[in-house]
Formats: sequence, structure tokens, C-alpha cells
Amino acid sequence: MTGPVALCCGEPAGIGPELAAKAWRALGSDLPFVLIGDPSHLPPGTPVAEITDPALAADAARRGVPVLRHDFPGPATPGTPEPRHAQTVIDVIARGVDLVRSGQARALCTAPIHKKALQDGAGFRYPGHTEYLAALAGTARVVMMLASPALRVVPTTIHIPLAQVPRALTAELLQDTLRITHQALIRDFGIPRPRIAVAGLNPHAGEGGAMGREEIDLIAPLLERMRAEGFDLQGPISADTMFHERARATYDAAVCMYHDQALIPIKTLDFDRGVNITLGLPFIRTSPDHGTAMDIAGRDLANPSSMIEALKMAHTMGAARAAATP
Ligand SMILES: NC(=O)C1=CN([C@@H]2O[C@H](COP(=O)(O)OP(=O)(O)OC[C@H]3O[C@@H](n4cnc5c(N)ncnc54)[C@H](O)[C@@H]3O)[C@@H](O)[C@H]2O)C=CC1
Ligand SMILES: NCC(=O)COP(=O)(O)O
Repeated sequence: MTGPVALCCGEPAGIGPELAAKAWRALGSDLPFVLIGDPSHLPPGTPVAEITDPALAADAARRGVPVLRHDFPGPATPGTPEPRHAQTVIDVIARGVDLVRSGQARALCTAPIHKKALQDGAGFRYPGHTEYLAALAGTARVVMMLASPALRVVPTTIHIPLAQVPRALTAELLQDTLRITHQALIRDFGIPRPRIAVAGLNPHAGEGGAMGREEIDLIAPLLERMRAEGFDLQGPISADTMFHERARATYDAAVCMYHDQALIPIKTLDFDRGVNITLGLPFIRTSPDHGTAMDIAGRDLANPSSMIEALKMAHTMGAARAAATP
């Protein structure tokens, strides 16, 4: 795993181009990345260093934002995604995956996409990068983790309507999620004996069956079986009491049952430093924790911290995996 991090441009009408320029100014050639996208979408006045070989990214980063040119049908209007750009946004992600799978990039980092714009403009069938990357990689099970210095969280079900969560939540899904999370804490975060806290689904973790039975019928028996295998698991715990400071000190990651149960605490505690990581892929993928922020696009208001952390995390994970490879 060598080379730069491949940074997919994401939605060009969002804050992605601004974040790429700001991240380059912060990281320079120390932690090189190569932006896959249209250089004309970068903020006016941004120095650009176009390259055709990702291996030249570190050197190019001394002159400007290293860019592997991927032309879009036209200019981007900040704040207004255009249907004619949707397919190109998707193609850029696929190109990034090719780079990382062919060994030309050490990891993939993705700037945010506007999911509805891709659906409307190109019939995109996936609710997010996570599911699209799993399909491109041919991986049946991937796990979304959001990590910051304050907290690591994993939603077991991801981008589905809340009404579908109870049906989607199976012992098999939860077991795979726990195993993949456990393995990632060891391999990517250097935690030899990971402690995982598992949320219940219902208020008060079901209150002994009075407020729902998923804890009794599904979550607790699975945790019991996995504890017998040696996993260090707490739970099922009431989700409303597992994120205060003392509780957070007792685990290395919180596995939650649905998207907002996991993402609200981390975005509340650490919005500017959260990194979204897809676990279970045959390559490394990170992303900032936020979206396209259309309301501030093109106004030089975007905070690049989460993007910078995502690029740093991609490098750190790449180095850790390279060191572990015989
Ligand atoms: N990885 C990805 O591709 C992600 C994509 N999205 C997509 O982004 C679109 C917009 O989603 P929203 O729910 O509005 O979330 P959002 O994160 O784009 O914006 C929420 C609020 O936070 C602010 N904000 C976000 N990032 C910021 C930054 N770096 N600096 C300063 N302020 C920032 C925005 O201005 C807005 O007020 C949706 O289509 C969503 O699906 C959302 C999350 C991740
Ligand atoms: N809320 C997280 C999110 O939507 C990120 O999704 P993805 O594009 O990384 O799958």
C-alpha cells in the first residue's frame, strides 16, 4: 500500500472542492493526496498541479493541489447540484476504487455526495458510498464506523427508513457487524482486546419486554453466545445512557441499532473531527462525517477539519496495514 490517498471530488456544487483546496493547504506534500475531479471546480485562484500518474502526487503537492483530471459536463454552481453532473460524480468514485485496487493509491477518501441528486440525475441505486463501494468490491457485508477522538460508533442498520429497522435487524447482521468492528479495532486502531458496548433498540433497552422484545429475543442471546467465544461485550444498554463521559470511558466502540442512534452522539460531541470509515472492504475508505453543506457552498465558510482528519486517518490506516503485511 503505497502512493497517495485518492480523493474523490464528490458533489461539485457542494463544499467538496473548497475542502480539497483547504486540505491541500494544511497537508501539503507531507500527507499527499490526489484529487480526482475537474480542476475548474476548485475555488478561483487555487494552484493546481495536474498529473497523470498518482505516484507523482507528493512532488506535485509542492506546487498545487494534485489533480487527476476527470472532466465534468460543465462548470458547477455552488449550492445547486446539476442532474447532468450526477453520472460523472459516480464515475469518479469508481475510478478512485480502480486506483486503490490496482495499488496506485494507498487508500480512498471521498468528499460528500448529494444522494438525492445522484438518484434524480443518474438513477443511482445506492443510498450512499458505503453500499456502492460494497457493490463495486463485491463484498456482501460492510460496516459503517464514525470515529473521532471522543467516540467511535457503528450503526448496525444504515441507510434505511426507521420503520424498516426492526425487520432488518437480524442476529446474523448484528453478529457480522460485531465481528467486523472487533477486527477493525485490533487491526486499524491497535486495540488488542477491544471492548464493545451494544445499544438496545427500544427505550430503556426494552424495559424487560414491556417496551419491546428485540433485546430479549435477539440482542441479549447473541451477545451471550459471542461472550462465550471471548468477545468483550456490554449490553444491550439503553442508548440514552451510553454516551455520557463516564460511560464512554468503558468501551472502545459503541455498536448501535440504527443510523441516528449512532450518528447523533458523535456529531454532537465532535462534528468537526468525525471521520466516516467503511470497514470490511478489501481497501481503506474514509470520508468526512458531514455532507455537502449546500447552504454554505462557494462562500469560503466550510471548516476543513473533518476532511483533514479523514485524509490523515486514510494515511494512518494505510501505514498500519502495510506494517502488518508480511
Ligand atoms: N459521505 C457523504 O457523502 C455524505 C453525504 N451526505 C449528504 O449531504 C447532503 C446534505 O446533508 P445534510 O443533512 O444537510 O448535512 P450536512 O452535513 O451537509 O449539513 C448540515 C449542516 O452542517 C453544516 N456543515 C456541514 N459540513 C460543514 C463544514 N465542513 N463546515 C461548516 N459547516 C458544515 C452545513 O452548512 C449545514 O448547516 C445530503 O444529500 C446527504 O445525504 C451527508 C452525510 C455524508
Ligand atoms: N450519515 C452518514 C452518511 O450518509 C455517509 O454515507 P456514505 O456516503 O459514506 O455511505
